[in-house]
Amino acid sequence: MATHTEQLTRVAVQLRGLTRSFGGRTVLDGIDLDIPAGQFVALLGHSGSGKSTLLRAVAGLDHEVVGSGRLTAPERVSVVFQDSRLLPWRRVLDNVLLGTDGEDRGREALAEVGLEGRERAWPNELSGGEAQRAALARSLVREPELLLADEPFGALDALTRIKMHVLLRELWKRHQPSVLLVTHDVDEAIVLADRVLVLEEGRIGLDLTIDRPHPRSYRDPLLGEYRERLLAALGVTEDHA
Ligand SMILES: Nc1ncnc2c1ncn2[C@@H]1O[C@H](COP(=O)(O)OP(=O)(O)OP(=O)(O)O)[C@@H](O)[C@H]1O
Repeated sequence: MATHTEQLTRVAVQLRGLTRSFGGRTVLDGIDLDIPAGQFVALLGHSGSGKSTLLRAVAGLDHEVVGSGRLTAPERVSVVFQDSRLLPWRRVLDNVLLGTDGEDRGREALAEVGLEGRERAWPNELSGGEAQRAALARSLVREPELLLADEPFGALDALTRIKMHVLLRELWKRHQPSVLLVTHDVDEAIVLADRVLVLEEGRIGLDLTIDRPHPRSYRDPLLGEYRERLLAALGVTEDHA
């Protein structure tokens, strides 16, 4: 198995001059971006700046959108959204296994996200946090080379969100996919990601490497400098934040 350092020298996602427009309005305006294999990247930006548009492009979910540019992404990609998108008429394990076989692997993935024993539960019997855990298990079972996550914790309460941060980082460490995490939350970005991008007027306005060891704490004063730079790039002062 390749070491993490070796892996980072391989490029998993490459965008060159990526543009996307809606009704004549350009949302992504010639984005160039390389994401090395195994890197954990967070994408910040104002509401409407095009974060989901970029994620959908990388996921290959935007065939109807007008655009140009070159995009390379791995074959095995999993996407997690703000809502779990579990099928209500299938039990949790069947949701996790959807489109794959290998029941043992499904059970293992559920155990990894702390849902051991809930295999036969129906989705409506799960809490919001549990449903997102199941969604993570469903994404893992495919052993993705790239995990795309669009505000996966946006609908969860603060405590559950912190637990999910720890879980996601553990899962990343074990499986080492490249991650592109779209979030509104500057603290979530700096606690989880090794690199944070800010999308601004259709381009990557800031590309910041977060050089702090994990696990990270929100209260780490050395993260404060990164927070300030990101808030400044987003046009927010600490007082507003
Ligand atoms: N299918 C679509 N049809 C028309 N316009 C769209 C479509 N999808 C996105 N847009 C527009 O593109 C812009 C960027 O949207 P996008 O959802 O990518 O932003 P975002 O940064 O993810 O926003 P948010 O943080 O609010 O989720 C918005 O102005 C949005 O209205």
